[in-house]
Amino acid sequence: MTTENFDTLIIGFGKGGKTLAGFLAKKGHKVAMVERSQEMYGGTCINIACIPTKSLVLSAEHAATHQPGTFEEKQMYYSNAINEKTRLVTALRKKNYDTLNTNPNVTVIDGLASFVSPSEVEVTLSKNQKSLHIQAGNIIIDTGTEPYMPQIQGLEQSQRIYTSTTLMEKQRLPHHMIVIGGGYVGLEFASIYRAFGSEITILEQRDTLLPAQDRDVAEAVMQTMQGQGIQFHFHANVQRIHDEAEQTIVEYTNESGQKQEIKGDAILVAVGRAAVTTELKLAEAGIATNERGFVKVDEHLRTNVPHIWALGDVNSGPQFTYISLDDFRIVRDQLYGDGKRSTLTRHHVPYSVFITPPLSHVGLSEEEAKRQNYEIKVAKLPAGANTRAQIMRETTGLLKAIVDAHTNKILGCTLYSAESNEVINTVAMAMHADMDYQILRDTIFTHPSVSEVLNDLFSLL
Ligand SMILES: Cc1cc2nc3c(=O)[nH]c(=O)nc-3n(C[C@H](O)[C@H](O)[C@H](O)COP(=O)(O)OP(=O)(O)OC[C@H]3O[C@@H](n4cnc5c(N)ncnc54)[C@H](O)[C@@H]3O)c2cc1C
Ligand SMILES: NC(=O)c1ccc[n+]([C@@H]2O[C@H](COP(=O)([O-])OP(=O)(O)OC[C@H]3O[C@@H](n4cnc5c(N)ncnc54)[C@H](O)[C@@H]3O)[C@@H](O)[C@H]2O)c1
Repeated sequence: MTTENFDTLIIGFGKGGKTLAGFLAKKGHKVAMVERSQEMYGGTCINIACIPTKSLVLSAEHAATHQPGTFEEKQMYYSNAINEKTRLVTALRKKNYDTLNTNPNVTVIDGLASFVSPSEVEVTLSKNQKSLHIQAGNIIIDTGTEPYMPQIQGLEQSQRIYTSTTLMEKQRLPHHMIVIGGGYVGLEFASIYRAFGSEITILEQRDTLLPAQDRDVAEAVMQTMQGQGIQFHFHANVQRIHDEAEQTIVEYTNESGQKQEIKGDAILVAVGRAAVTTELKLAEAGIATNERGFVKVDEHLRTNVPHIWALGDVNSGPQFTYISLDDFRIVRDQLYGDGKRSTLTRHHVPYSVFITPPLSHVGLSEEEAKRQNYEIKVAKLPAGANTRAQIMRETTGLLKAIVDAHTNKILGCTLYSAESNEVINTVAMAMHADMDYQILRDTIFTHPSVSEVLNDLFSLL
C-alpha cells in the first residue's frame, strides 16, 4: 500500500476547495486535490448547477422570443441549447482541471476518498480501483450535496424521473413536465422548460410559494409564472408514481385530502439536497455530523477534529457557490490571516432565483422587519418604471426597499426585475458599508441602466 504525504488534502473539487488549493499552493503548500468524478472537475456549480442552468435560462429566453410554432421547432431550440450548455461546461471543466493540474504544488487525484483515521485518508483510484493512502497536516472536506430523493411509492421504479442533473442531459424536450418541489430548483427549471415550450405543473407540499418573501412579492412572482402558463398546486402530498406506456401518473392528495392525479412525460424531483458524506466514512476519523449527515463545524468551519475543516454545502450552511467561496476566505484567514472572519461576521448575503425575470433579495423582508419590531419605511415601485427595462421590453416585476425609520439604514431590499441579479449586489454593498439609504437615492448612476432604478426606489422614502 502506497502512502503519500501532503501538507493539505482537499476532498472534493468544489468552489471553496479549489480556491483554497490554488491559494495554499501559492504559499508553498504541497496540496492533494481528490475528486471522485472526471465529469466534476470544478465542482457542482460549473458542471451540473449554476452555470449550465443559467446557460439554459438564456437559451430558453431566446427561444421564447422567437415563438417557435410546432413542437419540433421547440425541440430544435432545446437541442441546440443542450449542446451549447454542454460546450460551455466542457470548456469550463477543462479550464478548472488544467488550472490546478498544471500547478506544480498541486496533485489532482482521480478517486473516491474515505477516512481511515483522523490523519489518514484512503483514495480508491478511479482508473484501476487500487488504493492510495494520503496523510496530511490539514484536511479539507468539500464534498457538496446531491439531490435528495424522497420516499414515494413507485419513484425508484419509474423510468421518467429526473433530477436537476439528469434533466439537463435529456435530449428530448418534455411535453408535460411535473415538478415536485417549488423551491429554487423547481422554480428555475419550471421557468426554463416553460420558455422552451413544455407544459409545466408544480406540486408543492407547502401552502405557499416563496415563504421567506413578503406576500405581495410572492403573489407578483406567482401571477407572472401563471401568466407564462405554469400551473401550481399547493398542499400537494405526492403518494404514488407509476408509469404507463407513454406517460407517468403522479397521484397526490390536495389540501382537503382528496386524491388527485396528473399525467406527464417527465417528472423532476426538486425537494432539496442531501449531504455527500456516506462514502467519506467520517466516523473513522471521529468527525461529528448532524442528524441529516451534514458535517458539524464551528463558526470558523473547523470540525470537532481540529485539523479538519468542512467547506461549502456539506457543512450545512446556505447552499450557494458564493458561500462556498466565502468559506474559503474563512479558512484562509485561519491559516494566513487574523482569523477573525467567521460565519458570525457574515451578513447581508444576497440571493437570486433565476426565473424570468429574476427575483433577488438581500436582508429582511417587510414582514420579518415588523416581526423584529423595527419601525420601518417601505418603498415600492413597479419594475417597468425603469427606462432601461422598457428598452429591454422586460417591464414585469416589482421592487421593494425596507428602511429603518429611525436610523435611515437599509434593512432589506427585494428586486423582482430584469438584471436584478446584478443590481442586488449594489444594495448589498451599501448595506455592508452601513450607508444611509440616501446614498443610493442620490448616487450618480449611468443612464439608461437598470441600476439607476435605485435612485427612484429610494426617492420614494
Ligand atoms: C440546479 C442548481 C442550480 C444552482 N444554481 C446556483 C446559482 O445560480 N448560484 C449559486 O450560487 N448557487 C447555485 N446552486 C448551488 C451551488 O451549486 C452549490 O452551493 C455549490 O456548487 C456547492 O459547492 P461546494 O463547494 O459545496 O461543492 P461541490 O461543487 O458540490 O463539489 C463537491 C465535489 O466533491 C466531489 N466528491 C464528493 N464526495 C467525494 C469523495 N468521497 N471523494 C472525492 N470527491 C468527492 C464531488 O464529485 C464534487 O465534485 C445551484 C444548485 C443546483 C442544484
Ligand atoms: N439561484 C440559486 O442560487 C440556486 C438555484 C438552484 C439551487 N440553489 C440551491 O440549491 C438548494 C436546493 O434547491 P431545491 O430547490 O432542491 O431545494 P429547496 O429547499 O429550495 O426547495 C425544495 C422545495 O420542495 C418542497 N418539498 C419538499 N418535499 C416535498 C415533497 N415531497 N413534495 C412536494 N414538495 C416538496 C419544499 O417545501 C420546498 O419548497 C437551494 O436551497 C439553494 O440554496 C440555488
